[in-house]
Amino acid sequence: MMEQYLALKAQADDCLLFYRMGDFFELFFDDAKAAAQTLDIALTSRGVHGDEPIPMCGVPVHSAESYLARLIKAGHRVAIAEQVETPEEAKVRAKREGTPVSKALVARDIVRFVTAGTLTEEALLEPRRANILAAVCEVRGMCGVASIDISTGRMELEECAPDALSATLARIGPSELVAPEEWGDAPDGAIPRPRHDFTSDEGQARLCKIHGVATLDGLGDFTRPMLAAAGGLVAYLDHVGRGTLPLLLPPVARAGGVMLAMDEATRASLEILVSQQGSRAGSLVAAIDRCSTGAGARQLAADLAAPLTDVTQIEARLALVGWLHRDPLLRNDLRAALRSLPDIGRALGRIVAGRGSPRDLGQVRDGLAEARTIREHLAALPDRPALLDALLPDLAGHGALVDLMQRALVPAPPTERQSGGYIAAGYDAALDELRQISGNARRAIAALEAKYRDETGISALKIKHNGVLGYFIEVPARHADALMAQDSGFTHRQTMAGAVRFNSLSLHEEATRIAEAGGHALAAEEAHFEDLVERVAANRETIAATADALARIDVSASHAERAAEGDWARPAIVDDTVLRIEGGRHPVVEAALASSGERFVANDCTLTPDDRLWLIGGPNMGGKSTFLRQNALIVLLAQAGAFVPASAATVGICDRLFSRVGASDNLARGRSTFMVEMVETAAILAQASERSFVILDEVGRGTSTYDGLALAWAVVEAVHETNRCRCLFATHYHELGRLAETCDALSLHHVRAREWKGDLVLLHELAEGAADRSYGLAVARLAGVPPMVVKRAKSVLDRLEKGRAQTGGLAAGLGELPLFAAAAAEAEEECDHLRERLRSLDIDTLSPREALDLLYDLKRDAGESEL
Ligand SMILES: Nc1ncnc2c1ncn2[C@@H]1O[C@H](COP(=O)(O)OP(=O)(O)OP(=O)(O)O)[C@@H](O)[C@H]1O
Repeated sequence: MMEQYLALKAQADDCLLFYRMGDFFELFFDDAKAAAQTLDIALTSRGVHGDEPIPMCGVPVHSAESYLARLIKAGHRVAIAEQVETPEEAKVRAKREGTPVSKALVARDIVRFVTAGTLTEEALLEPRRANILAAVCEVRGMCGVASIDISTGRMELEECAPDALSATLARIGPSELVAPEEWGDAPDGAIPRPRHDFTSDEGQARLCKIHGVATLDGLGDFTRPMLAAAGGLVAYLDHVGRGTLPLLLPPVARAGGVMLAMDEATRASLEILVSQQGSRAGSLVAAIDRCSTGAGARQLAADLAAPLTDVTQIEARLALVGWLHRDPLLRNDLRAALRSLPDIGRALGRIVAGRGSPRDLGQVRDGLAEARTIREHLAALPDRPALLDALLPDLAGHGALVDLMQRALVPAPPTERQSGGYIAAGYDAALDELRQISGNARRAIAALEAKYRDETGISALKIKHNGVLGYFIEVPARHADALMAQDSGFTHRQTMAGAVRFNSLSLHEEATRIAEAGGHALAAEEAHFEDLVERVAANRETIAATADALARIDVSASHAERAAEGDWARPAIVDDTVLRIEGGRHPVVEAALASSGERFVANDCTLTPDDRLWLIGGPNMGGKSTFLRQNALIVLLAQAGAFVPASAATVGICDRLFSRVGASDNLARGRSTFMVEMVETAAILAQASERSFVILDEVGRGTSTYDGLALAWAVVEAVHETNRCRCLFATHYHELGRLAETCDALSLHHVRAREWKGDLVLLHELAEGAADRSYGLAVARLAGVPPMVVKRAKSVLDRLEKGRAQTGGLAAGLGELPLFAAAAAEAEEECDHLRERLRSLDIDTLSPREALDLLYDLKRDAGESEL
């Protein structure tokens, strides 16, 4: 047996091997140690290997799913080795092969790899979160990205420049990622897969085969990098499913530029789908999710991860939200109807993957039937928005399939299909007859029991059933003698401690009838099951479209509900570079304050081409970060097609959103707080366009005062002069206020505070003008810093301020600073000098040695002019 185990383990060396032994999956060696630790189950041993006992642990097959879920969550991959023949078949094989029958070992094989990105089981998935598997590769300087939620079969292909790969992956958020082996630029944590899987020819051929088409042209415009990534993805799915592919819907090509671009740092700092603590609680999605279904919640998360940039599409979504917002009764009815919907998309995923149960078929039936009812209800209403009219046809069209499934299946089919009982009476006359036979036989057995009691006079006589003996007659031991008699008509089968068991001819006959009819009935049900599975699978694309349409309607109803709850407004979407928000609020902070009975102070924000950069000062804890984020979130929500937490909002479409709020170390990548801050700032300066919206919080805080101020100063100037984007910049450097003198589209603002009877009162209210002071010491006192320390700080501060008054302060020397534009011109001049030198070169006259010297010289020259 160990030999067989080790051979299987060799095929799955990066996985824990679940080795099927009867009713258990057993794990051995290091797998057993790792699993026992993660699952907190007993570690024992079985046999020896060499001279050492073999560590072992096991989990029961019937509850394996919950154990699998915990192992996958802990980061393990699991290979499932099942018995692929019965003990009888093993004996026949042994006889044929001439090996001892008594030692015949049942053949086993790995039937599936269970990995984080390839789950379909309901118990292993979170209902409100998509579970994405992605494949990436690089083809001639461009990265291809293929992603799929295999629980629903939605597949997307896209391409991006290598430097945009991490932002793309941050948007997709895969729980498992594969990439070609030996690829130097493979993202962290990617699982290496054979290089030859990632070729565009391979990808194209696989997709054509799966979708039964000769060319992919009809499905979309796919580039070579996209197809290569698709090849890697499908090959991996083939590998983990051991040749059985899950549900794969036709891939959708995601075109660049149609989404609001956000990098990884922005997503993390805005806490869109997960909070900084890593949980859904405290995130934007958790604060606004009022979806009635898991599929709706998954669509909502996808929308927030990829807001739109097309005014028409956004308006279409907003029109549907607005329609549902206006009519609370309709919204209530619709949400109640949606709440009763099963997760059709995931049930379909399991059915097509060959892991479906009768319950999954029942879910598809009920979901499609409910979709039809919802359609009828909505289609009868007047003034329907265009998006709804576009979705309604997807909700119908399954009439015949639903009718068939309603006739075929019992109202609540079971999750197990081994014991049958899921095909409804009246669907198949032959099956009904088989059931009648076994029903009659059961009744006959009950009658036999009464008859035998009568005949023997033993009132404690019972006819029972178990898996080993089948049906038998049982009497207490003290009455056994009567039945033991030769001519009693009973034959002895088993003697227990207090009872003795018998058989009889009539019982045997009835039991055989039940077994035969039962076996045939099961086979008949199984055939119907396969037939229904096939019919559902044949309609996979239209069923998936129904699921998608329902999810979109659910998301719209959720936005409408959330807006009604919080008095949110429909944003006006315009094509200019403005952002006008009246009475804006932060949805997460507002909810947190509300739960402790506090009120959130709403604030306005007005950015226009003439006043596009706001410098915001004010005390710590005054609400600067909150203000910055709430405006970024309002932009994001508006472009996702949602109402926004404000009394009114006009949002000029943004192409990119950048957020650099608060500093955090990224020690895992070996970067200090300041380094992270600078890397992110560099990305903003390089990428922000006039159409972007940027929030920057305390840039320069992570280094010495002088360096920090100098950097913050230069960054503000660059954003103002070069990027020219809309920007909110929070800072504690009062000195930056002087920039208002030279930057004409920059204005000064502050969050208000007052000191009252020695205590600091934070008003969280935004006002125009520069902040008067920082109140740092007052905040420190509020935070419980010992009075002694605060007192000492106060005397240090007095000295510093006296010094500042005498010397003109930190920014004293900035009076003569040339304007940013002049500095830029100076740099340009230096470039001109280099350009001039290059232009005057006669390359053909240079010897290799001279050329090399010249290169060094030019490099030196360029280096000097940089600093
Ligand atoms: N508009 C508001 N209305 C009510 N409370 C608010 C508001 N804005 C912020 N707060 C409260 O103040 C706290 C601190 O806010 P925030 O972190 O935005 O301050 P900050 O000015 O950025 O502080 P620091 O300069 O220390 O980073 C929040 O956690 C919240 O409880």
